[in-house]
Order: sequence, then C-alpha cells, then structure tokens
Amino acid sequence: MCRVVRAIDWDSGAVVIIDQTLLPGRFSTVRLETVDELIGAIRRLAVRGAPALGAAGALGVALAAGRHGTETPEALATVRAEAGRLARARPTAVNLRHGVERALAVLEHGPEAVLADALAMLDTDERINRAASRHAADLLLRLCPGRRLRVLTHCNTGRLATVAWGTALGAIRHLHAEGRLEVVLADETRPLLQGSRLTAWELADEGIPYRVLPDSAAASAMARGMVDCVVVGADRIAANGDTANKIGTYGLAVVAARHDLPFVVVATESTVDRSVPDGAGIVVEERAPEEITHFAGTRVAPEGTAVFNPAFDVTPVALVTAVVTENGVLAEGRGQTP
Ligand SMILES: CSC[C@H]1O[C@H](OP(=O)(O)O)[C@H](O)[C@@H]1O
Repeated sequence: MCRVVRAIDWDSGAVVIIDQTLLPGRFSTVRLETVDELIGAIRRLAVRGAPALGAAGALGVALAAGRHGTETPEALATVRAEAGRLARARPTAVNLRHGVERALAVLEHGPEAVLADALAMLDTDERINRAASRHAADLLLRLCPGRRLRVLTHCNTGRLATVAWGTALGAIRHLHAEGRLEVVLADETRPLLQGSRLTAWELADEGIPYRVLPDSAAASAMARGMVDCVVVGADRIAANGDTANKIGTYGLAVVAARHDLPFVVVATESTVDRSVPDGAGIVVEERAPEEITHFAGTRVAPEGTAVFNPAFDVTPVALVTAVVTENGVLAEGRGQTP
C-alpha cells in the first residue's frame, strides 16, 4: 500500500494535492500557492470529487486571505473576488461553493481563523465519510442478505474524491473489511476514466477484488445477473433527493430499476443543496470537446466534430433506492428500505 497521502492538504502556506491526472502511472503531488493555480487544478480535475472540492474551496479562501490579508476593505474585497471565482470553477459540485462560503463566514476573524476552520474541516471529513458509508454498507447488507456482494460502482468516490476513506467506495471498503464483498465491478467512466484509472488504483492498492468494465457493459452485466447492487456518489443533491452525479449514473439507475437491483447514493450532507427544490434546478457542467474528440492526446474524431459532453447527469429520486448521508437515509425512491 502506498503511503496514505490525502488527496488535498495544506503545507507551509500552500494547498498540496495529489495530481490525479497522472494516476495510475505516476504518483505526484503539486503545491498550489495561489487561487488561480488552485482553480486551474480543479478545472483539469487534478483535484476532484465533491468532498475534496469542498476542502479545496475552504483552503482556497485561506490561500487568498493569507496572500492579501484581511485588514482593509480593499483586501477583503480582493479575497472575496478570488473566492467567487473559485466557487464557480466547477458549477455542479455544490461542495466547492459550500466550502468557499464556510470559509468566508469567518473571514472577518483573519487569515489564521480561516485556515484553522479549513483544517478542522479536513480533520472531520474522514469521520463524516466513514459514518455515511457505514449507513450505506448496513443498508446494502439488509437489502442483499446472506451473500458476499457483487457491487457495481461508477466514477471514483474513494479517498481521492474525498479527504479520506470515501463515500460509495467507503461503503465498499466496509463490506470488504467485513468479508461481505465478492467483487467490485468498476465502470471505466468515460471520458476521463476515473473508474479505470482512480478507482482501480485505490482498489488494487488495498487488495480489494475488482473488474473494470466499459460503461456500455454495465446494463449487460446487470441483465446477466452479475450484479447484486449499484452504489454511487453525488455532486449535488436537490432538496427532494434528485441527484447529480457523473455522467452515466442516470442510465445505471434506469437499468437497476429495470432489474429490481438496489441503487444507493452515498454522499455527505455538505453535498445536499436545499436551495434547489428538485433536479431541474441543478446546473450541469459541460466540458471541453477535446475530452471526446481526443484520447490520450491523440485525435480520434474528425476535425470539426461536434460533441455533447456533460460532466454529470441528474437521477430522479424515484429511481433511487436510498440516498444515504452521515445522518442516515436522506431520501427514498423505489419503495421502503428495510
Ligand atoms: C465522492 S464525490 C465523487 C463524485 O465526483 C465525481 O465527479 P468528478 O470526478 O467530475 O469530480 C463523480 O461524480 C463522483 O461520484
């Protein structure tokens, strides 16, 4: 197992991240000393995942406050302007905005207070993720009694997407630790391959059995009886439980419902946006065409190819067995959970 380094941390006046664009081939950390550098890292998904982005939001405000100070109205205005740009770096992931807002709430108390609060957030992240994923694992065991589970998951929701442990992948870690996991079926998760690059890297590092599959094979795997349940993360959850998550999640929910398989969303309360009544109000990030027209830097689609490249989709809560957070079941869709 590699030395457990947090996906995002603070060191001597800089935000330090694992550069996830280089995994699994190269494990490398990057020091980010300005908000603009942090925004760039967020936009290219060097740091990613809802809870990790929440930490990035809070630590980014600490960077700005430390760099500009908070003594004068002009300094405060500069910090707030940088914080606003940071919060907009990825529009769907509400944790990023929540992390920025949390930090701005203590800005008047000075840079040290902002940093102390952000570091406290880092330290509580693992406890929160372990609690949310514990509730999810217990639910999965109630829904699928008596056997070791074959769990299909999408994207990456582990310690690379959070500060520690993970949400959906955290539930898988609990199941594995208790001998209740047979295999993880990890969608590769095009176009950026968070599944085959990052989830596979985390699972291999811990000796957790897994198979990677094309996103397009997930429906067939469920139809062929290879899957007991589906567990995914979230990037924004509306007040009614509608969930925005990595593109492809909605299709998994439809097929899971078709085959009457449990479909469980694991998230933290910080990913719930109660200002949005339902999924219709969730802004979905559109990403660059090159993510589709190129593969590993090589053009694979003709010049001039138009693309549709949303980073997320929205799953109606009616298709979800349960949305689970550190407080337990937040919302239920398809019938009562036992
Ligand atoms: C534990 S939150 C992980 C969540 O974030 C991912 O999106 P991205 O890789 O673009 O940051 C994906 O939607 C995961 O479910």
